Amino acid sequence: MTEERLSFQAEVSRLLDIVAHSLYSEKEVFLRELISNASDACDRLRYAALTDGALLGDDSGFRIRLVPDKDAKTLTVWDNGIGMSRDELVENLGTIARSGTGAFLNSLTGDAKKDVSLIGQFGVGFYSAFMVAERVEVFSRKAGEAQAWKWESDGRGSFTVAEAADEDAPSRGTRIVMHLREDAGEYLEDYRLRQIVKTYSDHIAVPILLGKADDAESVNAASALWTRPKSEITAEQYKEFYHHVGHGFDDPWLTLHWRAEGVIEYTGLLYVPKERPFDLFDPKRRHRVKLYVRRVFITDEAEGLVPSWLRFLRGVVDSEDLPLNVSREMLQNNPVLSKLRAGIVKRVLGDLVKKAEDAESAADFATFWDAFGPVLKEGLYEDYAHRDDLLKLLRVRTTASDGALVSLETVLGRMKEGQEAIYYIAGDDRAALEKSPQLEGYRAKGVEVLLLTDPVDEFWVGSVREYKGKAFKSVTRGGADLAKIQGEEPEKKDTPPEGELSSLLAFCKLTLGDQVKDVRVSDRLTESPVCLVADDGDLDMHLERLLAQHKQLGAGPSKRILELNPTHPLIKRLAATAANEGAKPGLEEAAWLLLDQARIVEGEAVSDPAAFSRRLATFLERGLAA
Ligand SMILES: Nc1ncnc2c1ncn2[C@@H]1O[C@H](COP(=O)(O)OP(=O)(O)OP(=O)(O)O)[C@@H](O)[C@H]1O
Repeated sequence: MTEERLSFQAEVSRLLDIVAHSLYSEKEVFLRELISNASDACDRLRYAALTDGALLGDDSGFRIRLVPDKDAKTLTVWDNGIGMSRDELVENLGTIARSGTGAFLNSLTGDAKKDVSLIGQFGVGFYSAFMVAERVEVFSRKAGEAQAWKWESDGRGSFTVAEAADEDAPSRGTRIVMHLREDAGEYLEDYRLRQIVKTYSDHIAVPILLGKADDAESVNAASALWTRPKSEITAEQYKEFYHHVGHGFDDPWLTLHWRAEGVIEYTGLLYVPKERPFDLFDPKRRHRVKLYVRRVFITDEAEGLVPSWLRFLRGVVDSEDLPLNVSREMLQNNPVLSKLRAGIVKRVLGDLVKKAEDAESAADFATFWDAFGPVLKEGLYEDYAHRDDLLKLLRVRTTASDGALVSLETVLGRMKEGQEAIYYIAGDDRAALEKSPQLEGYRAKGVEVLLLTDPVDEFWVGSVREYKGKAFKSVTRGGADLAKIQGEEPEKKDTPPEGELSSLLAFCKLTLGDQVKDVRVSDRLTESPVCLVADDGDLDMHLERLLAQHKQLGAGPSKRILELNPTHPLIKRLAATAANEGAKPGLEEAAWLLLDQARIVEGEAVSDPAAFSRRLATFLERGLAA
């Protein structure tokens, strides 16, 4: 087959453009990326060879070699791992398959400085070679295949693939030759390469050799980091391993390294990242923890090893009990795997609870919660067994917390006498929620209300139902129960006589007909004239909107209750009119306007915009004329 020229996927071209032109201050990380890929390639072959020993041939010792050539001004990174076929070269080195890429590219601003830091978080893997090289050649021979392939590119829009001459390609694995740029000469120096390997890749379990010689010494420690005693691992090494294993470029927020002995034996080295990974909300909700069996990498897709509500964890679990030849399929419903999972969850939750209960680190815990709280909340309704611990971790913003996150315990401690429920309001945006008319009465009485703005909130409150005997209750559903609560007493305002109010209620009910479930007097409003609430047995309004957005609402939307504020001057006037003059066209229009107004405040569409606009115009005109 002759040489073929192919274009990079548009996203790759964009990335390469930024990579090549950015003033990346730490260009040296390209080597970490390539070594990381090389070590993954060795891991993958080691796993494949468990079932097909022939793949290793007579070369079973894995290694990575760095070969600088000062004359040719090239640096070569070579591994005898799994290698890539032609199609894999095209696919892996021409596209970006990872989910979250779209989100990442959209978040690029075009401002080089900001983008570099974003790229730092995202990681560009193989493509980082173009930070130091003006041309890159990749020679690869897949384990078990005879034909080797050559991929080549200058990183400007396209690449070529062709069959490689036998003598150019490794007998197995991948050889990456970087033709270094003028200003990248430092990467030809042995001391510099040693220094970079020590800094970033010491934890790599495969030996990294410098130079071509067969007896070259390995530059790194070449033992799996998690097998070393904790006392011998520096904070830097833990951090670098996190970068390798988690593909994260932030620093870990929490590092957990433990060895379990007893019913099952395993080692865990897990990290909680500081920042949200780009694919955290990918619908597949997959975790990324790598499963090893006695130092052999098995998979990073062991379903059930980590619950999806802990999918932000990164790291390694190395089991002593699973059989080495365990296939990925055999892992499903494997009892050892369930025990591993139980052990992991217990350990991680235990440490998180400790962090949560340490008053001194409240601000630190809040940054964690802001990043991963929405994911942990999924556990509240998915995993009954861990609900109590998760509730200890739960942090919320409330009408009384001034933007800070507080625990349910704090909220409980601030409840008023006679308050039987923990009140909440759910919506998309905190600022908008704080202006909700339904909150007015609670605010006036000094009753704290949770402001829930994550889409998952409605689901966990709905399934957890109560905390220490106090039910969660939405302020936009059912009665307000404010009369029973001994709070700060708001000043009493006049209300119209009972008869006038009932006339208005009856009139509104008659006029609005089946557009509302009921019209009633409100005790939750103090400022606004009207609001909508859901009836006790119906879905809360925000939840219903959420379900409708996701086309999950079986039946049509339920009807609302329109509540009128008897202390509002407008309602008083309307009540007097209804009692004294009975039905008149102006009053009918007013009833419709009240309903539309309540819908607008709720963020909902008015049912008949043309009629709304006509009524409003009539009213304004009348108002001006008066
Ligand atoms: N030395 C190698 N041997 C075999 N396959 C490789 C090698 N280097 C890269 N690959 C393949 O190319 C793919 C893309 O590599 P790349 O470094 O761009 O991304 P990644 O490793 O998936 O993620 P990250 O950007 O976080 O490193 C890898 O997933 C792997 O399949």
